[in-house]
Amino acid sequence: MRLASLLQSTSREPAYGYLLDADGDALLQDGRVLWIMQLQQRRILHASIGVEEIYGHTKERFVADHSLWLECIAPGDRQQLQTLLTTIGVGQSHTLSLRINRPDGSPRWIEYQIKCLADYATGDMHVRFVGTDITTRHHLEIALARSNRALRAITACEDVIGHAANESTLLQGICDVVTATGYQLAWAGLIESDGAITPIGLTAKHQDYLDAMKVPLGAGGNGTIAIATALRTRRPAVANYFASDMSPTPWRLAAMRYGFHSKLVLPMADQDTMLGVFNVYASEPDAFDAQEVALLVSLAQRVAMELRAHRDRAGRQAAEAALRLRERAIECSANAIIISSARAPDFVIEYVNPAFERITGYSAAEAIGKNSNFLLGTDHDQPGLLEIRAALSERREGKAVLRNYRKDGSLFWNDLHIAPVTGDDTRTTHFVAAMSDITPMKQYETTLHRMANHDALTGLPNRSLLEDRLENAINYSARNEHSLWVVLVDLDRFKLINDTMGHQAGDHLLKIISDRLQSSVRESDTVARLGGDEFVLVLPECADGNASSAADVIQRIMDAVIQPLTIRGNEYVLGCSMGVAVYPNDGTDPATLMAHADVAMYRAKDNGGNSFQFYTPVMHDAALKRLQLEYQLRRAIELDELTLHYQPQVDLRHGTIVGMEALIRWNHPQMGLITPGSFIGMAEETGLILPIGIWVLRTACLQAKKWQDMGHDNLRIAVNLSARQFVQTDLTETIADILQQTGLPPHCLEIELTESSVMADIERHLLILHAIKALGVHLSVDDFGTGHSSLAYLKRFPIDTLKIDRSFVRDIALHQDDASIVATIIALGHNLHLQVIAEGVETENQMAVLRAQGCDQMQGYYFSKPLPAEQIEALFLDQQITV
Ligand SMILES: Nc1nc2c(ncn2[C@@H]2O[C@H](COP(=O)(O)O[C@H]3[C@@H](O)[C@H](n4cnc5c(=O)[nH]c(N)nc54)O[C@@H]3COP(=O)(O)O)[C@@H](O)[C@H]2O)c(=O)[nH]1
Repeated sequence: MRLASLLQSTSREPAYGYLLDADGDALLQDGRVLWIMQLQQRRILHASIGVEEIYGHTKERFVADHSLWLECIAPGDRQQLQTLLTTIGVGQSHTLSLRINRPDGSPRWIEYQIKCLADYATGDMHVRFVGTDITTRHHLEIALARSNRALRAITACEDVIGHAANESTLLQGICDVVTATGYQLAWAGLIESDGAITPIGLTAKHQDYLDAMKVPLGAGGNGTIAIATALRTRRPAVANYFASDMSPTPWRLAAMRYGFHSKLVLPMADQDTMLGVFNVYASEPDAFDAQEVALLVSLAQRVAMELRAHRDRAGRQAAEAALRLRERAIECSANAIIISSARAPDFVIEYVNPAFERITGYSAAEAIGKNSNFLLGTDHDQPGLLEIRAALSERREGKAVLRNYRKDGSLFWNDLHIAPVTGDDTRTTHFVAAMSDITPMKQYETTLHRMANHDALTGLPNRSLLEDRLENAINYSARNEHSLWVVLVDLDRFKLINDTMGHQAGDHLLKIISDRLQSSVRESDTVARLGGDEFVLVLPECADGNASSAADVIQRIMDAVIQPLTIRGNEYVLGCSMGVAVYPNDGTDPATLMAHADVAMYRAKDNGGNSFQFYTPVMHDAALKRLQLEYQLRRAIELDELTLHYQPQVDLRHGTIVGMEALIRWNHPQMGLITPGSFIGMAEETGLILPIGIWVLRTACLQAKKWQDMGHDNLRIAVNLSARQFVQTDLTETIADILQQTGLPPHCLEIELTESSVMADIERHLLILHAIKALGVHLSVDDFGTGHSSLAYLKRFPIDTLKIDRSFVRDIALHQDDASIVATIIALGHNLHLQVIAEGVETENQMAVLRAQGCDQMQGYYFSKPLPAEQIEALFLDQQITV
């Protein structure tokens, strides 16, 4: 139909023939609409019937309602039409695509051919709109654009995938590329082990969007609904209309702020695992159609595959790194590592680490291919080996400490730990052995053990090891029906030397004696030190049953001990007392044998020392008595059982008593008066001599002062001092205190010291002697002639008196030798300007000889026996002393 006739047939309006130009016939093909507007007034003059089809309004209403033509156009498109109408000139044509809003809400896209013509008759300008519905084409174009956008993204991502170094750069690159190829934003979220989603790919400008996302993305949360849906269904989730979503969630509000209107959440998963989500945002609502979604799904799958590949690669690299680390650890380990085949019986070594080479001295080449028992050398009889062999055959872990030998043959202690290594099929293919060289620890253990069981000074077994050895020896003797000798050795006069010469000298002496004892017995015999100067020998009967051999040993020991020894240039002769107890006669257990040997030893000592005694039951009683006596002596001071007797010392020239020697006695309640020879030795051994010595000193000074007060002016009192007292540190102070307390003038006290105790440690004793001498006290050397005096030193001693031992006096009138010795001592004393006193004078002849030799003073039974103080007073009164 021609346009003119169409206009006439469809409208009752006046004809607008001038609007029908050459192309007019083409204007009203099917599906088109035509309307004519009076331009100046924007009034519709005419509309074709198609208005109803396209706009959804009747053409009458379209013409009658002057604003309807504009309202039908989507608000967003109106302005461009208005602009065009303002600028269009007569004869001009334009094409414009506009979106139409229909009353039913469905949008249509209309392409308008707009032409402006003039009615020269009226001067009006008319605009002719011929619209074609291009809705379908429009949709196709949009879909195509979206597909193109997705395809561009996919293509660009391939490049990223090909070059990404790791997961992070992969995802960041993908997101950047997707954002650059037409989407508003892309970010990926990876699922962590705790379920949290870590976003990757957000740029700094989207940071607050990320912050808004944090709450829904948190661990254990559901994420956004779309994310939660995608994760749950493993399918893409689309949110196409943010604007119409009325939920006030922070992320939605942030999205709106950024101009995001739609989003697509794509799960990224491999076959087994959900790896994360890939999120794509578009600025337009309803942005994602099925085709684009399908394309982006393929992109997400491709990314997921690449993620998996990265993870596999990273896993492999981590595994390789861990393996390398373990290899390095084995190589660098301080412990030796051996890997050997589990194939019995050889268990050949396949690998050794450098520490093995270092510890054993064998190179890897020398060890590989061998059984590791080559480290045992010939030492195959070791308890730990049983455990290792059992562990190997039972295919289990095992450990033991073994003696191994280095290449140079030296021993090292190997703390070995073996463990089976299983292959993929769980069968044991290898054993790995870790070896620690614990030799220093073992040596330390040995030292500790040695220290615990040996005497530090001599290196001999101590009491604890002795008990062990004795126990074993008894068991051995019992099994073989042999006898066994337990010999207790105590050195005579050791305490004297130790006290007077100092502990260093004493230690030196003990070492010499211990060597001598050891070299006197068989190597299999035990020589132990109990402490002090006490040694014990355990002598099992010889296999040949020759009992006399033990007696020979005892004699050998005595001979060895008594050999002279030199300490600090002085020669000494030291005897020993030995007690022997024999298994089984004298006891069948260590304690009894030791106790009986001890009893026998004391008997030997009581007999004067330097001898040995076999135990007899009678001795036991004596020993008990001795113990009892020791106990009683401890209490004797408190019970006031000690007393002093006094023996006069007579001046030969004037025939007067010039002094008294104080001599201790023990007034025992049952045993009567006991002389010092029976208890002074015990007092010295037990240390009781110290309190006893102080008591003697004080009592003697008091008595002397008393006699002086009775008129015996200048009477001197002589007090014996044992070697033990002499070295007590506060001796000088003690003497000074007693003199001060008793009021006795110092020159009236004479301290008697034995020659041997003074001579023992000359330099030290010189100091003590000078200190005592400085108090004004007299010093006397007792028993002179029996010890080993050095005349040179004697000259240096601040002594006043030499006391000739009574053994020389005894035969002075009978033997010329003794007379000569005494004459020499007297001459010596006088040359040194010393007084000389002779003790033990019993006869007139003795007195006469001594007087003839010029001896100054005498003491002895000839004048008086030692007497209690009361009787001495009678002696004073009677003047009974005959000179
Ligand atoms: N540390 C202390 N030792 C003391 C003390 N009192 C005594 N002793 C020491 O005991 C030794 C023995 O003393 P004692 O049994 O008293 O014998 C003395 C005299 O009784 C005895 N003596 C005196 N004259 C004669 C005699 O003519 N013949 C003879 N056979 N014996 C006689 O000699 C002893 C005195 O000797 P000495 O001391 O060497 O002058 C005694 O040797 C003291 O070492 C004490 O308190 N502390």
